Parts: sequence; structure tokens; C-alpha cells
Amino acid sequence: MAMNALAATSRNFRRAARLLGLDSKLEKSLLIPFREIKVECTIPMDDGTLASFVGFRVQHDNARGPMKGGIRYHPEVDPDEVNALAQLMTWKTAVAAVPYGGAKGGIGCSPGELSRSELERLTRVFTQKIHDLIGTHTDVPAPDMGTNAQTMAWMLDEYSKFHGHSPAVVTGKPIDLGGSLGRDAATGRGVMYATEALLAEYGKSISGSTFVIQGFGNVGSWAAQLIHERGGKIIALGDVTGSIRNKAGIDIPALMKHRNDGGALKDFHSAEVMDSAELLVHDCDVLVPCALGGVLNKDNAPDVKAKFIIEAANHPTDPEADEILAKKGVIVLPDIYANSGGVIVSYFEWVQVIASMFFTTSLHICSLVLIRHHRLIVQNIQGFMWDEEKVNNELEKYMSSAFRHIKAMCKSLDCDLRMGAFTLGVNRVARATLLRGWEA
Ligand SMILES: NC(=O)C1=CN([C@@H]2O[C@H](COP(=O)(O)OP(=O)(O)OC[C@H]3O[C@@H](n4cnc5c(N)ncnc54)[C@H](OP(=O)(O)O)[C@@H]3O)[C@@H](O)[C@H]2O)C=CC1
Ligand SMILES: O=C(O)CCC(=O)C(=O)O
Repeated sequence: MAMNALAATSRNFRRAARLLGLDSKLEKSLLIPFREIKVECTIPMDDGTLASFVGFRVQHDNARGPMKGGIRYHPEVDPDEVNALAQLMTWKTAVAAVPYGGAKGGIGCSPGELSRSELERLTRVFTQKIHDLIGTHTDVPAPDMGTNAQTMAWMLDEYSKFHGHSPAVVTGKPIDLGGSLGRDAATGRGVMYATEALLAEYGKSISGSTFVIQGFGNVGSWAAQLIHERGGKIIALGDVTGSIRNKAGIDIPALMKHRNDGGALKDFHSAEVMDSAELLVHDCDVLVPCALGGVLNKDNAPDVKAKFIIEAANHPTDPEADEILAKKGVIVLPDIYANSGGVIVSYFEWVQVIASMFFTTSLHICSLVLIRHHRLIVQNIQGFMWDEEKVNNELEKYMSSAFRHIKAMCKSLDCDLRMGAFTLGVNRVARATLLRGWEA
């Protein structure tokens, strides 16, 4: 049985605040969210009936910059979960050293049961309800579980009806609308870089290790492909429909083809079906949860056999499980570092869009005078969009710098990687908060 997500996240925050010796009033102020939004979203369904959904956006903190975080569509979305995820974003952006605060949103729904047009209507109604509380310099949504680049395109379009063309109001959007190359793969790629960095600390590498992955959506499938490319052997994998295993290693490119052709994971020909309850306790070197929160808890933690856990999902491990795993000597790489690749590349996307918009505006003014040079300058706008290699190289630099800073915190405070990451993030937010002050 998993702990309440908010209780678990706040417990980790409080431990970090004590380790840092934070003033108790500052601690309280950092914990309370800046704003919690709850909206009712009623849409006509394709069959003509009405359906009502509840949408949330929790804006946790903006001391370091505009609030930032994904939008989740999932039946288990609830206010505490969104609150916890928003808080995690605040510490995550600080650990990654990108100039953002933290937010998260979601709608309680089953996206797989809604048609494309129902999803579009729901996204548009949700955006109408929150449009005056988000914005390029206030709160910038992105995809999370159950949402994708198309969802961001609808949000961008709906928001722009109220505020004029605003491509930087969301990230993780399609390339044709100003999205960044590499954003789709970024979280999984960051997971791969983080795994490489952690294993190297222990004299190991991806190529000599066995992996078990839970979740085969955006994060899980990219992590699997990139780990496979680097010679990692993925011996078991699962999603909501079931789990499969193959001792010799699952052929990930063949599985991707099977999945892209519409096949279910459990029907993949060159692996055997296994009990999903066994997935997280399957024997392996590295376990990578890439789905829901709270999946590692006091009930299954004693049976975990992995030596390393890479938290690609948000808050997959309860604090109670953390204690059990620590006693067993399992090394856990925390979510606020391990899955930060997504928000890091979101930042690259946001900067590129803002830079190109600024350039276009200046160009309009200049072109009145320099009309002859207009075409030449227009070509240069392309220079603001980074190629994929540059995105990936920059991502690797941010990931390895964050890892070095986390290790330094672990050393100076004599704590584990989770507390190293939390103290790093909380300290940066606390410093920004104190510098800005509270004068009304
Ligand atoms: N997308 C991003 O950029 C980021 C995502 N994350 C986190 O990573 C995790 C995954 O997100 P993402 O990949 O985007 O989401 P997706 O919706 O793309 O994929 C989710 C995956 O989890 C599977 N899943 C859902 N429920 C269960 C379950 N009960 N047991 C096993 N598998 C399950 C889904 O299966 P099925 O497809 O069959 O439904 C799917 O394979 C989340 O915790 C998210 O917050 C963190 C940072 C950034
Ligand atoms: O890319 C982003 O802005 C946010 C990604 C996200 O929701 C997360 O890191 O959990």
C-alpha cells in the first residue's frame, strides 16, 4: 500500500530542510503552494451526451523563475498527487539549474477511452478555464503521463485565442509549432545519461548490466531504446496491459516496431509473458520505474533484487521503501535528478522560441528601414533553432553538472543521493526566496 504522494514528498522536503538547518518559517513558506487551481470541465462527447471532468493546476513556487511542469491525464489524478508533483518540479528545476519554479497540472480522465476529438475538446475547455493564470513568463505547461505534443498544440492554440500568438506558453509542442528537436526523447535520454553517471561511480557501465523497466510510454520506451543502443540488456518490461521477459535480452527495436504496428506488449513474439506483480522484484542490476508514483512501497521493497533503482517516474518510491532499500544496500537515484532531462530540454525549447520571437519583433522594426536586407535577416532566424546534436550535448552537460553538485552535497552533509538532490534543490530555492524578500 503506497503512502499519500503529498505526505511522502513533504516528508522528504522536511528532512532536507532539517539537514540544511532552514529557519522553520522559511520551511513552512516553501512548502505551501503559491496557488492551487481546480476547475470543472464539461464537454459534449461524440455520442451527444455531456461528460464532466475535474482539472487541476498547482503552482508551487516561482522564486527562481516562471513555474514549470507537465499536464497529466490519468484516472488517478487527484489534488494531493498534483500538489506533490508540483512541489517536486520546484526542487527538480533547481537541481537542474534551469531558471524556473515548479507547477503541475492534470485532469482526472482515462485518455485511452476518449476519442481524439473528445481529448481536443477537453484540452481546450481546460485551457479556457486556466488561460489567465498561465503564461510565457508565469507558468509554462508541458506533456506528462497521458499527454503529448498534440495536447500542447491544442493548449497553445486555445491560449493564443485569448492572448495572441504565444508559442512559448507551452513546451514539448510539435516541431512545426516551434518545438525543440530532441524534446520527445529528452526525459529518456536524461535517464540514460543519469544511469551512465551513477554506474560509473561504482565501476560499472550500461553495457555490462541487466535492466528491468516498468512503463513503455514516452519515458520508458526512449529509455529502453537508448539503454539498448548502449549495450544494456533489458530482461523484463511491463506496461498497463501486462509484462514480458527474456533472459537473453528483449530486442527493443523489434518491440518498438511491434508496438508501433498496434501490437500489445504482452503479444510480443520473442519474449514470455510474466506476472506484472513480479516485475519490480525481478532479479536484475538496474530497475527503472517509468510509470506511476508509489509503486515501490513497504510491501514490495523487502523483495527488490535490483542493486540500483533509477527513478524515471515521479515519486515511484515511498519514504518507507527508501528506508528498507537503504538497509538492503540498494542505491536509489532520485526522480528530481533522474528524470530532469525533459524539463531541461523544455528550457532549451522555451529559450529558442523567445529568442526567435524577439528577433522577429526587432526585425519588423528594422525592416522598415532596412527593407533590402530583410530576406538575409530572415534566414538567420533559423540559427536560433538548435540541431539535435546540440540539444543532446547540452542536455548531457546539464545532467553531468547536476550529478556533480548532488555528490558534493552528499559528501558535505553525509547523506544519500535523495537527500543530496533535495538539499541541493531546496537550498537554491531558499536562497532565491531570501534574496527576493517579502516586502509588500
Ligand atoms: N513525459 C515527460 O517528459 C516526463 C515524464 N515523467 C514521468 O515519467 C512517468 C511516465 O511518463 P510518460 O512516459 O510521459 O507517460 P506515458 O503516458 O507516455 O506512458 C506511461 C506508461 O506507463 C504505463 N502504465 C500506466 N499505468 C501503469 C501501471 N499501473 N503499471 C504499469 N505500467 C503502467 C503506460 O501503459 P499503457 O501505455 O499501456 O497505458 C505507459 O506505458 C510519469 O511518472 C511522469 O510523471 C517525468 C519527467 C518528464
Ligand atoms: O518539461 C517540462 O516542463 C515538465 C516535465 C515534467 O512534468 C516533469 O519533469 O515531471
